[in-house]
Amino acid sequence: MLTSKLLTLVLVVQPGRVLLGMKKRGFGAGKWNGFGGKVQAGETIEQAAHRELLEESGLTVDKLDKIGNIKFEFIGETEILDVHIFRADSFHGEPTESDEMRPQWFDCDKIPFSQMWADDMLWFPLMLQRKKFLGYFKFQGHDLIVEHKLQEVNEV
Ligand SMILES: CNc1cc(N2CCN(C)CC2)nc(N)n1
Repeated sequence: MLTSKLLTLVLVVQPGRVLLGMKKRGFGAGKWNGFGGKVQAGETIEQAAHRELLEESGLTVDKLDKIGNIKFEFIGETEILDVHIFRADSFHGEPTESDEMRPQWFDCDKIPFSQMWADDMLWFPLMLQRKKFLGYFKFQGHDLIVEHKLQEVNEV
C-alpha cells in the first residue's frame, strides 16, 4: 500500500527569467529546482509553500498561483510524493543563499534541464505558458522515467 507525502514547489517567474535554486543537500541534491519542502501538521499547503520559499530563498510573495499537482512514484518505495506546484510573478526581498539552496536567475530559453529532475523538461513549458496541469511520473531510481501521464486542466 502506497502512502503519499505532501510537498510544495514554488517557481518565481518574471518576464523572460525564472528563479531556480541549486539544492545543496538532501533529496535532489545537485539539481536546480524551484523552492519547496514538506507540509507540516497544522499548516495549509499554501502556507507551507510560503514558508519554504522564505526559508530557502529569502523571498516573500503576495500571491501564489496554484498551477499544478504532480504525483511521483519511485519503484520499490512505498511513499508517493504529492507535489503541489505554485507560481509567483512578483516578490519582495533579494534571493539569498540558504543552507539548502543557492538561488540563481535563468533565462527561460536557457533552463538547465540536464541538471534538473527529468520530469521538469516535460512540464516547465506548460508552467511558462501559464497552463495548469496534473501529472504522474514513475521513476526507476532518480534519473529514469519509466511511465508518466501529464494533462492540462482548467483547475488544479
Ligand atoms: C521526482 N521529480 C521531481 C521532484 C521534485 N520535488 C520538488 C520538491 N521537493 C521538496 C521534493 C521533490 N521536483 C521536481 N521538479 N521533480
